[in-house]
Amino acid sequence: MSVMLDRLASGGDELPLLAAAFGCFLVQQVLAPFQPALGEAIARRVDRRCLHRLLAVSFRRAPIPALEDPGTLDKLADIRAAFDGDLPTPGRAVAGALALVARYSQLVGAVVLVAVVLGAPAAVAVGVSALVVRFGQRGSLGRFAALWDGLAGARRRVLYLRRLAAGPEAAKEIRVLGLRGWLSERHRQASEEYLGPLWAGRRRLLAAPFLGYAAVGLAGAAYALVELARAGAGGTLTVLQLAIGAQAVLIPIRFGVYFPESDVQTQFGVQAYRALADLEARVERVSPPGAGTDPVAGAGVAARTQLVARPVAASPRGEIRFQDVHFAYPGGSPVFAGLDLTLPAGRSTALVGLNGAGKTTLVKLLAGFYRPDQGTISIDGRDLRELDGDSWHRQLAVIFQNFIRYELTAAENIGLGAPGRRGDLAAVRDAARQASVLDVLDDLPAGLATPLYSRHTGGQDLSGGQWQRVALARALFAVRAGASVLVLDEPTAHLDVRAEADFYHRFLETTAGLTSLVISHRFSTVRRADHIAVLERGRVVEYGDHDGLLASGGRYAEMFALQARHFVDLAGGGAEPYRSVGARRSTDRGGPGTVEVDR
Ligand SMILES: Nc1ncnc2c1ncn2[C@@H]1O[C@H](COP(=O)(O)OP(=O)(O)OP(=O)(O)O)[C@@H](O)[C@H]1O
Repeated sequence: MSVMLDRLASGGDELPLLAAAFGCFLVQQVLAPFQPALGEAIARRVDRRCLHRLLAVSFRRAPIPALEDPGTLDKLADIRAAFDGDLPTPGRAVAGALALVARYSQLVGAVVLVAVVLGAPAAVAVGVSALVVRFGQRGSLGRFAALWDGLAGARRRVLYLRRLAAGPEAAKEIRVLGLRGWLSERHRQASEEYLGPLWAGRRRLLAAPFLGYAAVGLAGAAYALVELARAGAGGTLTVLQLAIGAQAVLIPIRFGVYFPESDVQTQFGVQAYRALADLEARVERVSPPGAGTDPVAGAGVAARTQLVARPVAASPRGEIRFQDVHFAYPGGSPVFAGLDLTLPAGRSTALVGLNGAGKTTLVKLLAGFYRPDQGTISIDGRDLRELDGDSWHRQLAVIFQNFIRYELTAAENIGLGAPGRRGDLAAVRDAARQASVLDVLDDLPAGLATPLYSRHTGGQDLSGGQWQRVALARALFAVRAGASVLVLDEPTAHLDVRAEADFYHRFLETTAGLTSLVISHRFSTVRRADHIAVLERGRVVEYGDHDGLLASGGRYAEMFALQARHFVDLAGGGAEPYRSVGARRSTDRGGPGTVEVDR
């Protein structure tokens, strides 16, 4: 265009030049989409890799205590926000950096042209002022991003309240309890606590310094423009030089304030990447790479790294043993203080104790999610820390107290007990039958292919008790797939009297040949176990079978009598209702009803 202007002034033939300019314009237009397309391709590759690392750190190596740490949760929330599309991802940062290459190439080109037309001092003036504005603004953005990073906890609270208010999970309780006003006020407060410092920081870190940087940019540009005007007026420049100079000076003036295609992306995308690297480092600290795929972590890392993880054959053949186990959650008071407990192979053991006695914690230790602070847990004499985590987990079939209700079909909900065999529909049906839930599932609109989630088209939710039976079926499916240790944490908590009685009758059949651990507050569930352990003050204070513990008249007998008396009182003094729930085996010497009568 500059050459054309020059030719126009001297009356030359501008047609070939016009064609050349048009050709350049066309090439520019054709090439324009390639940069974002290339950026997109690179961003996807980088994000795929980062997502893989995130899943690896969450599923395989991240120990549960590390994942429950508030700092880690803040990091996780920010990385998730990036992959949910709320924030730029690391891939976007790389694509943004690619766009920066174009911007800086343009700046270098413009500075060279200014140098050619106006000389070195003008080129230095526009180049330096453009870089001062650029780095100043980027520095401000960096400081603002650090402030944003420091508000991760506040941001997570706002997000939690927003999801609570807008999501379906808590909707019923919010309405019934009339929490809408409270929730809205709480959300407003939390938003103020988060956004107040963020907005103040934005004004302080971004707006005010901008005025200073703008003055620097203006000074550099003004100097170059004055030089251009003087040279133009003095007649030392040709029209071509004047036209090129004017355009070249404008490029650095526009450079540096804010690049929408790269600034936020590189700043926050890199931050998301740092959060991922930080999360990996946190996990690495408690579970170094030498630890293999063992998800067990916590204390005792030094000891564990010296051990070689060994695959677990079908075990235990002899016993699972907790020996002098001491344990406290990080920052918490001791849950176990010298716990000794043996779970004999092939037998059922029930664990009873008051709320908070540590029953679920014992399951977490057994699963290796947490590590005892002192003492050992051994399987057939081998320290649990020696075993390969994944292979030990395949030996475990567990229903956790707060089992997961997957938004999947009924068959998948059961089949996930052993993902490798989830397609075996006959085995899935058998497990459902054994858990007494097959009839319920067969009656669903699409039978076992029905999604167990009423918010899916064609889906249907189940009742709490039906869900519990599905969870039991999941554990039993795992048993069918080879798990040899069955752990049932409150398996009858949601069951009606009939279902509980059914569970009670089937208990021996369900646990036959398995090393099983049953946790329950319902004595009708507990009493069928071969051994019963009473947990109190961080130790096992009583151990024996139902009859023996009743006869000894200790804590177990006391708790049992309390529960039995409650039922007898409800029934107006008769023991029948409870007896019908806990119908006894012919070998049973005692039962809830008889105890009351005996006493
Ligand atoms: N993730 C955790 N972090 C810190 N403390 C915890 C955690 N989970 C449980 N606790 C504490 O550990 C103690 C034992 O909890 P646990 O859940 O094992 O009890 P429980 O015997 O299973 O109780 P319940 O009968 O109510 O299910 C409790 O005092 C509880 O507050």
